[in-house]
Amino acid sequence: MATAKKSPSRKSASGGKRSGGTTRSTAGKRASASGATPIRREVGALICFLLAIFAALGYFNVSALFIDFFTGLAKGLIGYGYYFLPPALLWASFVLFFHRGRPVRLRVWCILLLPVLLGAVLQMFVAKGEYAWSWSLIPTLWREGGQMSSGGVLSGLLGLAFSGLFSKIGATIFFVLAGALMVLAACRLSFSDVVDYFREMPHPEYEEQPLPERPRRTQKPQKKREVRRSEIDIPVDDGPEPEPEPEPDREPKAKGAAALFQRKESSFFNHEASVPAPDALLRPDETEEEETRVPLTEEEDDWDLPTEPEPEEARAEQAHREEPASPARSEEDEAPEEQEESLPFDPVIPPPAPFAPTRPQRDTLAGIPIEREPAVGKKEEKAQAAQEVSRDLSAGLAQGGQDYQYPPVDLLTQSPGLSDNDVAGELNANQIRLSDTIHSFGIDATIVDAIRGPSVTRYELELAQGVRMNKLTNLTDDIALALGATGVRIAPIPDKISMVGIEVPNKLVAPVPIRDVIDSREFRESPSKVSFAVGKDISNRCVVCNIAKLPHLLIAGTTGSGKSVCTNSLIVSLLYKSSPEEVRLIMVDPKMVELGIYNGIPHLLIPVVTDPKKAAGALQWAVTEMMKRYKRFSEVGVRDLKSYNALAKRTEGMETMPSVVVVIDELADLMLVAAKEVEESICRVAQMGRASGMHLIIATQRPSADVITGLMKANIPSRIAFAVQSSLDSRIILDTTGAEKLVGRGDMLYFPLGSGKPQRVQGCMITDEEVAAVVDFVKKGGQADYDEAVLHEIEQNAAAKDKKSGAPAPESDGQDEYDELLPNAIEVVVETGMASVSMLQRRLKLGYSRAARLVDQMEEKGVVGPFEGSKPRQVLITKAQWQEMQYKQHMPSGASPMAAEPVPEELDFEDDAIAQPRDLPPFDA
Ligand SMILES: Nc1ncnc2c1ncn2[C@@H]1O[C@H](COP(=O)(O)OP(=O)(O)OP(=O)(O)O)[C@@H](O)[C@H]1O
Repeated sequence: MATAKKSPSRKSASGGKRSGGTTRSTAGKRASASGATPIRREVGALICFLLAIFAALGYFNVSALFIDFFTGLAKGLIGYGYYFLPPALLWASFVLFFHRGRPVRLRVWCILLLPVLLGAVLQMFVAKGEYAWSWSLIPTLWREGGQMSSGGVLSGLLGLAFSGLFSKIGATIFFVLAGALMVLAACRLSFSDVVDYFREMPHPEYEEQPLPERPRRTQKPQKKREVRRSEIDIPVDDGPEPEPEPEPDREPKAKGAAALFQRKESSFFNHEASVPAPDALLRPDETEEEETRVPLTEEEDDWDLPTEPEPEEARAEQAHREEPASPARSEEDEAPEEQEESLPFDPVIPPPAPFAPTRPQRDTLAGIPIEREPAVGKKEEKAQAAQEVSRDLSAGLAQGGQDYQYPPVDLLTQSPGLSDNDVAGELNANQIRLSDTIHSFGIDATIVDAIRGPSVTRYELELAQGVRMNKLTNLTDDIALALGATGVRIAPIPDKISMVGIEVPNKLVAPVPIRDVIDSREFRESPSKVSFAVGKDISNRCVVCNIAKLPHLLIAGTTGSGKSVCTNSLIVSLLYKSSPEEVRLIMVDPKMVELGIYNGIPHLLIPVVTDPKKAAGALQWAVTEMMKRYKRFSEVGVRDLKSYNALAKRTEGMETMPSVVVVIDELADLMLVAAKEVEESICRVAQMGRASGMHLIIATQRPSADVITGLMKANIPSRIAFAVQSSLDSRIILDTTGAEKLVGRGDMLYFPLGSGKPQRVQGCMITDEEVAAVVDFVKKGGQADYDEAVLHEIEQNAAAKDKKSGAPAPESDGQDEYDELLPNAIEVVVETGMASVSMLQRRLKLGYSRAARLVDQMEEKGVVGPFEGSKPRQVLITKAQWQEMQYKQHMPSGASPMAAEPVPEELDFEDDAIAQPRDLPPFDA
C-alpha cells in the first residue's frame, strides 16, 4: 500500500533550509530520532501499556497514590478526553512494540493527540459552564476537568479557542478532519489508500456465483463417472480476477486499521477460497469468450433458485473453517500451529469444491489432499438442450483433476525469517548515514520511508522544491561509499510525487522460500492454470506470473546465479496449480542432472529428454502438435485454446486440450548439436504457440549472441535475467543493462511481456529436498502415462536426422544459407563498432543488396541489433566474443570454450541469511 507519511513537522523542519550545516544537524537529529533504538521503543511501549492500565483502573475509581496522581493529571489536562486515553495508550503501545524498524514517532504522537482532540470537541458540545477569557479560566478548566465536566486545560482551551475563532461548526469540521488525518497517519495510510481499498472491494456479483454449482453436485448422481472418466478436463481456467492485496510486509503500518482490514480481507478471502461457482470456474478471462457462456448463464438462472440456502450454509461453514489461515499468514510472529490449519493447499481446492462441498473441506482440515469425486450423470433424454449443456459442463469440470492429488503446501519448508533487531539495526544505521550524506552535499531532502525487500532496501526520499533529481543521481557513488554498499540504484518512485527511491543492497539477504509465494493470496487466487511463483519484489510483494500471458520465457544468467532453482520453482508451481489434464510438460535436460527428478510425474508427456538430438525431435513434435491444434481450431471455428476448451466443455464428444509447457534447461547444449533445427522449431513454436497453448521456457547460462540468436530473441518476449558478467550479456538478454549489477543467488531482473522495464525480484528458493517431496507426492497420486505417439514421433525424428546427416558436423546444415562474406562483415562491424549497409558497401566493396543481406544475417545471428530508423544499428557482441564464436565453431561439439564464470562463493548463506559480497564492482548510475 502506498504510504503518505509526509510529516508536516518534518517538512517544515527541512523546508527551506539550504545551508548545509543547519540542514545537516536537523537531519541528523531527525534521523536519529526516527532511528530510536528498538530497546527505547520497547520501554516506551511498556510505559504506554502500564499507563493505559492505570488510566483504565481510574474508570472504576480504583484509588492508589500513583493512579490518583496520574488520572488527576490526565483529567485536569484533557477532561472528557480522559475517556479515550486508555485505548489511545494501548494503541501507542502496540505501535511501539511492533514497529519493525520503521519510524514511529509521528504515529505515536498522532495517536496520543486523539484524546486531546476528542476532549476539545466534547468541550464545545457537552460542557455547560460559562467561560470568559481571563487568567482564572485555566484553574476553572483544571478543576472542572478533574470533575469530568469540561475538556480540562488543554482540550478545553483548544475547544474554546477554535469555537471562538471559527464557530462551533467550523471548529468541529476542523477537529474531525484533523482527527481523521491523525488516524490515517497512525495507521500509515493515506486517503488514496482508503479510496483504493474500497474501489477494489470484491464485486458483489461474485457472491452470487457459487450458488448454481451446488445443485449439480447434489442433483447429479454418479452415473456419468464411467462414461467420462477418461476424458480430459480443463476445469478451472479462470476465476474472478484476483484482488490486489494490502502488502503483507506493510501490515504493521496499518495496525490500527488492521482489525477492519483483516476482517474484510478474510471474509473476502474466505469467500474466494470457498466453493467457486461453476460459471466462475468456467469463465474464460478474456472477453472474447463471453459469448460462449451466454446460453449457460441463462440456464443457470433457473438452477439458482432452489439451491440458494445450501451454498450459503456451506460457505459460512467453510469461511469458519478457513478463518485461522488468514491471521496465521498476516502475523508473521504467530505460532506455527495456527498456520498448520491452512496448510493443505487451498488454492487448488476450488475446482472440486463445487461438486463435493462437504467432504473435500473435511479432508482439507485433516490435512489430507482432496480427492475429487467425479460428478457424472449419463446424458439421457433431457428435454432442455441448455440443461444438457449445463450438465456436461458440470461433468467435465468435476472430472478435471479428479485423479490428481494436489500436493499440500506443508511439503515445502517455512521461512525462518530474519530477526527484527538485525533488520532494524541495519535500517536505522543506513537511514542516519544516508541522511547525513545527502545533507552534507547540500541536498534538501527528507527520508520519509524505508521499505525492506528480501535483497534490497528502498529508502524513499522526498525532495524539497527546486532540488533537481540529477543532483542526487550524481551522488550514486558517494552514497554507496557512505553506506559501504557495493552500489546503489537511484530512481524516481512511480506513482509518488517528488519521491525518489534509493535502493541499497541488504547486508543480510533473506531468501524467499517458495512456500511464502505458493501459500500467498496472489498465487492462490491466480486464475491461470499455468501460474508461476516468481519471487518477491523490492517491497516484499509476491510476484506471480501467468505463463499464458508471457507466453514464452527466456531465463539466462551465469552459472550459479539461480536458473535451475528458478526452473524448479516454475515446474513445482505448475504441479501445485494444475492437474495433468490441464497442463502437460515436456522437459529437455541436456545436462542430464537437473530435471531427471521429475521423471514419472503424471504431467510429463514423455520422459525427460536428455539426448539433444531427441530434444530437437521433441521441439519438432511441439511444432506438429501446434499445427494440428490450429487445424482443429479452424475446423470448429475457434481462435485459441481457451475458446476451444470452452466449446469442448459444452459439446458432447469433444475433448478439451491441455496447455503444453516445454522446459529446456540448457539451450546452449542443444544449439551445439542442432542449432538450425532447434532455432527453427523454437521460433515456430514461439511465433504461434500462444493461441494453441504451447509455451516455451528456455534457460541458458550462455547468454551469447550465438546461443540466443536475434531471431529467438524477437520471438521470446519475456525474459528473466540473473546475474551476468557484463552489461553486454545483460543487453543480449534484456536489451538493456542492469543484470550485471545483480548479486546472484536468485536476484533477478524480471521482464515479462508488456512491462515497461525490468523489475527487480528475489526469486523463490526451493531446495532439492522440497522438489523431491513434491514429486514423490505427485507420483504417489498418479503415475506418468507417457504418450506413445509423441515418443514414437520423436524417435523417428531423431533417426531421420541421423540418417540425413550421416554424422556430419552438427551445425553444418545451418551455415550454408549464410553469405560466405558474413564472417568478414562481422569482423568489420565488430572492429568499427558500427553496423550500416553503406559502411559494409564501402569496406567490402559490395553492392547494396548484398550488403543489406549481410546486415540482415548479422541481425539474425544476434550480432547487431534491429533497425532503429535514422540511428545506426547497435553492435551486440565484442571482439572477444566474436573470436570466441569463431573458436567454438572449430571445436568438437559439446565443448564449451567459454563457460560463464560462476557467481562468487562469498554469497554463501549464513544460516538464514546470505552475506552480501562486498567486493563486486560498483553499479553504474
Ligand atoms: N532464489 C534463491 N534464493 C537463494 N539462493 C539461491 C536462489 N537461487 C539459487 N540460489 C543459490 O544458488 C545456488 C546455485 O543455483 P542454481 O543451481 O539454480 O544456479 P544455476 O544458475 O542453475 O547454475 P548452473 O547453470 O551451473 O546450473 C543454489 O544452490 C542456491 O544455493
